[in-house]
Amino acid sequence: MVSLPYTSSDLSFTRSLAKVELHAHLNGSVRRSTLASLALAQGLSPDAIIASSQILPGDTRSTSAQFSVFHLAHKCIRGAEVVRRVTREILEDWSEDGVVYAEMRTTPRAHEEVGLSVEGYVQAVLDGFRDHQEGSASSSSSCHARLILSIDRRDGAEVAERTVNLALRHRSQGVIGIDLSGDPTLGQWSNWEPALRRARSEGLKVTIHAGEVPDADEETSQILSFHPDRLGHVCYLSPSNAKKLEETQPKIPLELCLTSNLLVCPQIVPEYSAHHFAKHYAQEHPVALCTDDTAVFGSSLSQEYAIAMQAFGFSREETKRIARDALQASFLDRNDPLWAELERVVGQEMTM
Ligand SMILES: CNc1ncnc2c1ncn2[C@@H]1O[C@H](COP(=O)(O)O)[C@@H](O)[C@H]1O
Ligand SMILES: [Zn+2]
Repeated sequence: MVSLPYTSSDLSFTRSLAKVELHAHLNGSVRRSTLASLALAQGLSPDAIIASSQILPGDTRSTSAQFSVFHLAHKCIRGAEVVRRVTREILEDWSEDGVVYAEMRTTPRAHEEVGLSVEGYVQAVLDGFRDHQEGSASSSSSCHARLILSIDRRDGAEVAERTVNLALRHRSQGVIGIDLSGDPTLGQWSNWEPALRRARSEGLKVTIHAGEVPDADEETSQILSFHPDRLGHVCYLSPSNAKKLEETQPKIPLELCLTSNLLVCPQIVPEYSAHHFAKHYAQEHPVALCTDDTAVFGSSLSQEYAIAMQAFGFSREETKRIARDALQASFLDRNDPLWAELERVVGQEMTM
């Protein structure tokens, strides 16, 4: 297990805070016990499951090799019922952790061998959202969820267009945006830009993973010129791109994931206190603390908040503000009745 640097009193405080999760991938957040039992059913040994489902400290693999951890989830999570179940469980776990609103993201994929289409995949995720909402109707807490559909960098222009169409068709059920993610060493920006422009012109929000590897300055510059609604990671930022980011108006909120970046980008984030969250926060650039993949990195949102308290010396009041700042960066329509409710509760301590 990863030993995470926080105190137990900070953790009980951050768990009790009503929080917002803006950057978390479905198949990277599957409950470990469920993934283990699905993997065992596929004949994998428990050791193999751990080795192939997590990125742990000291992992010296290349970024591309690290991305193979997602294969296990993709191999085991097959069919509408399983997708629906794991989605519901993730929301239960987040709710348990004090997350009251989440923008979950996932790459729509067909599971052909079991007759699941991409359309069916998206529907199964949305059904999982509904199951959680209905299941928690009688309890005091639930995690309200919206969906962002991801374009995988492995895929080209055609799949990107299809993903935007899927998002548009499911908008009334809670799909609010499009993401670009996947192995950061693959693909090129020009493949996806037309689809992302169309998404935006149709009123979908756009968030993009940027600067997860060195030597991507040209692409990061193109992404900044596109001016997405949010950016994920931005670990590697050349001085000229840093200037461009600061000068872009309105400012682009950043989704920042401490443990993910420490484990995937150790050259630039060798320890938590060196994470660029501190710099952007000090510059009053809008930031949202997120997890990326709770299962892969073994860290929940309340743990990430507790780590931030320890690493950057945040007081409880500052930490509450961080939760409220995340809400301000959300894609939720300000006219949605949920908005007013979230504005009331996010950043408050809840009785759990
Ligand atoms: C570590 N930082 C990251 N950077 C880029 N992409 C990431 C990621 N973490 C996860 N993903 C993307 O999300 C997929 C798993 O969830 P879904 O199958 O879509 O639900 C991964 O295959 C990858 O494409
Ligand atoms: Zn991500």
